[in-house]
Amino acid sequence: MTEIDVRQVCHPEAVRYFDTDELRHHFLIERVFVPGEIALTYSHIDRFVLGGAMPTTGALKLETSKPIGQKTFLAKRELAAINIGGAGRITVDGTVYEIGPRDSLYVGMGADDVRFESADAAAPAKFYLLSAPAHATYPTRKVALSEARMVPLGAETSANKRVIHQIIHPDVLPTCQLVAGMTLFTPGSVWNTMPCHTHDRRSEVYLYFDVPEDQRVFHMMGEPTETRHIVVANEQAILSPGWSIHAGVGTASYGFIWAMAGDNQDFTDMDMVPMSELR
Ligand SMILES: O=C(O)C(=O)C[C@H](O)C(=O)CO
Ligand SMILES: [Zn+2]
Repeated sequence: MTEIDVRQVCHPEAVRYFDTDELRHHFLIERVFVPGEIALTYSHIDRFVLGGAMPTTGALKLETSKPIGQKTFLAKRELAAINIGGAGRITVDGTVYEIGPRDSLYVGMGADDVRFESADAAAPAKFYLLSAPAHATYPTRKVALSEARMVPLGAETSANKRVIHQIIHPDVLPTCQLVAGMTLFTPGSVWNTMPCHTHDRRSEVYLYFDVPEDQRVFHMMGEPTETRHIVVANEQAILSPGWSIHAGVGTASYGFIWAMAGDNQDFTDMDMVPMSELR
């Protein structure tokens, strides 16, 4: 069985009193990619499971675990795997999908045997895994980054010029709950998701990647009038409940993967927070 770290939900009124360690304990996932392992976190916020599969010499099989409560991991779940490492492959019930750097694979509910491999153990694939409860089986499909719906946003003058690549999105392929993508910046731009927003209908998770070793991202969270920050290193993830803003600024360039689950898949259903309301 795969070991899964379980995170419980926190009430926003309690979070107002959290110190740095408590914020990190509840909302930061420090170990996403572990060489030769599948490392997963189960968040009770929307029952999101996220983590990494980083195969080295052999294949890694996605196993069920007690929190999943089913005989197989995907019996009642869907999965997206987004590769931020070297070339690899994912085998789903005997069908092989070659998943290059920045390619993604959506795996529909009910897939039984899912295995992850790297093409070269010296340059391993890093499959970022995202899973949410599902109610229907949609076809398993590879999505290249070039097939994503692209949304340019921001400006160099506000240091937030970026392109949102909507990879797992209703306009690209059908899924039950999952919506996910990758946001990439123009050199010199370091602010994501500012002006910021909340969306109580969906929760969100962020994975920061390509952060240089000696640099950090200051991730902003909390209620709009009670903001807090968490200092995030490369390849660490953040849980963002529906009531929380989620934005960040890097001390250097970086990329990030965002993913959502909840009551709708409408990316534009956001409650924008006017700058004047932020505290
Ligand atoms: O840079 C951004 O802005 C984002 O990528 C925002 C996320 O996609 C998001 O928060 C979607 O709700
Ligand atoms: Zn959002």
